[in-house]
Amino acid sequence: MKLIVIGPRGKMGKLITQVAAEREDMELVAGVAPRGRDYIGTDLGQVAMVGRNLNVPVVDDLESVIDSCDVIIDFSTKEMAMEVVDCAVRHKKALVCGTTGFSEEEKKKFQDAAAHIPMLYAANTSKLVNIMNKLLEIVTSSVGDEADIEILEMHDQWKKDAPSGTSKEMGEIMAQAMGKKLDDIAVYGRHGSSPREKGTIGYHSLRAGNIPSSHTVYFGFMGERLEITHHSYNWECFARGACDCAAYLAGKEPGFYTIKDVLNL
Ligand SMILES: NC(=O)C1=CN([C@@H]2O[C@H](COP(=O)(O)OP(=O)(O)OC[C@H]3O[C@@H](n4cnc5c(N)ncnc54)[C@H](O)[C@@H]3O)[C@@H](O)[C@H]2O)C=CC1
Ligand SMILES: O=C(O)C1=N[C@H](C(=O)O)C[C@H](O)C1
Repeated sequence: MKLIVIGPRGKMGKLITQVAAEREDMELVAGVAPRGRDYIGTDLGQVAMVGRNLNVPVVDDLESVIDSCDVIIDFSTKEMAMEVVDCAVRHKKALVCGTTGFSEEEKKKFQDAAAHIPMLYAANTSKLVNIMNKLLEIVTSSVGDEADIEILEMHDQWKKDAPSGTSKEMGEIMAQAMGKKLDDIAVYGRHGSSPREKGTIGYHSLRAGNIPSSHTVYFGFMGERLEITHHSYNWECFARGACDCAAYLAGKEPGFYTIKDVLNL
């Protein structure tokens, strides 16, 4: 499977390149970085600190290399992700996008792309986070209307979007389990002096140091509470999951796929 990685110098792009480079079922054919970077034209293995040359370049123009790949993995920015999905559709290439922070309108672009290409969007590619999502569905189905549900997510100081893509997905899963729409019940931060409104899902985002990713959902009762938490110690679990998603897409028909398909959940 021939792979292009977008943003191979980024936190995720670098790890994805390193993981792909050690997989026997994957061949890296290029990395794509922003125009003007001093490492454009140099070896992808050096740029992504793989520890050896991969004998393929980092370029600044996806269009010039896209025909050499089967699948693109994109963990970059929401602006670049929009360019990547357009290019993937033009060239009929499979795409895994793990970038977060999109508006509903932007997300629809991925659904539309799925009519033309195998398209997998995953706000979180960790196996355990996706198992946590199943637990959230079970708990919310039975006590969602009784519990005060609050989500606390923690990430590094550099993260561009808040709340995290994962916490938005968790909220959507829980709202759906209660037969509601997240937009109608989400409360972002909690300010002022009014009491908590029953039936809402509270969102809290903390940014500090180099925390990779933590998500806790609290189900508050009177006299007791349930907490379901996932912590990642680094970003490797996401990179391994991203490569599993790409491997899953190889040879698939056009359509919209999720990590639940990959993990059989
Ligand atoms: N789905 C998941 O499991 C995960 C998703 N993410 C998401 O992935 C995204 C990236 O996160 P990080 O790697 O931490 O960010 P980062 O800032 O370290 O890396 C972003 C990369 O995108 C590149 N980029 C930006 N514009 C570009 C352009 N026009 N052309 C080519 N490359 C371009 C940058 O040069 C950089 O290398 C974020 O949206 C984050 O939330 C992060 C971790 C896990
Ligand atoms: O930016 C990150 O680091 C992460 N982003 C994703 C998100 O927004 O949920 C996934 C994970 O939490 C790491």
